Amino acid sequence: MPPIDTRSIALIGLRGTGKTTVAQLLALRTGWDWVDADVEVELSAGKSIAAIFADDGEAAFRDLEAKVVSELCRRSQAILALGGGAVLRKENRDCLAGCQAVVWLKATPETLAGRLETDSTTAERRPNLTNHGGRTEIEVLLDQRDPIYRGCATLEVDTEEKQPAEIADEIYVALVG
Ligand SMILES: Nc1ncnc2c1ncn2[C@@H]1O[C@H](COP(=O)(O)OP(=O)(O)OP(=O)(O)O)[C@@H](O)[C@H]1O
Ligand SMILES: O=C(O)C1=C[C@@H](O)[C@@H](O)[C@H](O)C1
Ligand SMILES: [Mg+2]
Repeated sequence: MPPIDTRSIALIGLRGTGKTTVAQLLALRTGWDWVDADVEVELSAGKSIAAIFADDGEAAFRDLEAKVVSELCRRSQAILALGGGAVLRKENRDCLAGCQAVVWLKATPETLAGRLETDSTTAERRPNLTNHGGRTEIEVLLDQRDPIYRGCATLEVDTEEKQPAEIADEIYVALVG
């Protein structure tokens, strides 16, 4: 059964927490569409996120991302998989506040590093954001972003040792019943 509240549901969290993966499964569960902010940014730029960072820099990527977030947050009946840093700008957080729910997916740095290492989209979509890379970068970002994710989230979901389908079910039950 689709949710009664037709406002979209947004997924936030660090790289590798499973936003893209879980969004697709939650879309199946709700019968809603799903959309990925990173894909939309790449379509708008006509190149990969790695190429945007390399050619134009991170600030240019964040400008494109803000346009996409603003458009996506105007949609109803959609599951929104956001980029890991989409919560950094206040304008994006203000847009997110209009969603039915903002679901924060969480996992330990060790788990995230393992998932990202083996994911085929990492080279194209996940350029380094600090001078560290790897697990150290994840720990640095977690420190910086934890309070920001917490401030935006209306629901927190631990993804550790859970299959993506279980996580989608957990979110569905928490939000729809
Ligand atoms: N609960 C899980 N258990 C095991 N592997 C998972 C889980 N969730 C996602 N993964 C795997 O981790 C990798 C990253 O997942 P995904 O792309 O969905 O993360 P993301 O949060 O969208 O990352 P990004 O912020 O970079 O877009 C994928 O290979 C995916 O299959
Ligand atoms: O955590 C981040 O800042 C990012 C996460 C990815 O989803 C992409 O949006 C991009 O690689 C930046
Ligand atoms: Mg993603």
